[in-house]
Amino acid sequence: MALWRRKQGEAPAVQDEPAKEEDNKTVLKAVQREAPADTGKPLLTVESVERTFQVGGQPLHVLKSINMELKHGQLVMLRGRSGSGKTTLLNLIGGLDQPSKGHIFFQDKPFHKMSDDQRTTVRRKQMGFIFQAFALMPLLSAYENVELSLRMAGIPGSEWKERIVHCMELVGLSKRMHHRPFELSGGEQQRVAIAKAIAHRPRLLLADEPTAELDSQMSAQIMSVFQNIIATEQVTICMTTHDPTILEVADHVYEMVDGKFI
Ligand SMILES: Nc1ncnc2c1ncn2[C@@H]1O[C@H](COP(=O)(O)OP(=O)(O)OP(=O)(O)O)[C@@H](O)[C@H]1O
Repeated sequence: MALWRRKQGEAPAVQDEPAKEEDNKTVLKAVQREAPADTGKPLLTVESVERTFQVGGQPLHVLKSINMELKHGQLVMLRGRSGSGKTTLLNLIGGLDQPSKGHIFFQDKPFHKMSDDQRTTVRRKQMGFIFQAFALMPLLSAYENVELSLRMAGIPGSEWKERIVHCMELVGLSKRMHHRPFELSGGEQQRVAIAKAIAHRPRLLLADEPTAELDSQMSAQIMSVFQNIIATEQVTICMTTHDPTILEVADHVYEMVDGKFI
């Protein structure tokens, strides 16, 4: 199942849905930062998960008996060929979809049993998403893009400036924060997307092929930013990749073939 140890995320709209006021307070209380990073328990556990789609009246078994753990502060990669099921699994982990069978626990709470609204609330407060195609608002500056994310997460306006400046520093873009996306390189745009995804201090960052559009130098920069974020922000990162050159920075790699880990 696990291949390597050290050494050896359709849904851009998710972040931008306006927050429903006052909903799901109970769920939020249950999940919000109640599990400190040193409990020893995994942040997320996937148990015997299956996902089947109906295609032309026939079942298509895309995920088959998946078991995995995301521990606090880890950089975990899902690797596999196109069509192996990586994005489907990432969508389940991020609560964008639900398993056909099996269980997913996030901070010890049964994510698979929550309603759509409850999962949306957990996602908005506790998770950040990064996609291959950056998902930035083109008419807003880098600063304003990150600000939008804080607004959507319901963070008080008085905290925005300090947090945005800090996040832009973390991704190495302090000097470019007032540029708009078209004035930035692909790697810089992806770093803005990372700042946007972590601004509300999520516990879990999910990234679907975050380096797919980038050359090897820019990909290495993104991985270095990920390592920096893990070290400073108490976040766990789970990402999909095709790229064998970046696997060595992972704490754990799951290799997926035809909907299963090998
Ligand atoms: N909603 C859906 N309905 C039917 N089939 C689906 C659906 N979503 C995914 N699939 C199928 O599930 C399989 C796995 O898709 P998935 O996108 O998870 O693979 P992947 O490993 O992420 O591929 P890639 O690297 O190309 O993104 C594919 O055969 C795909 O066509």
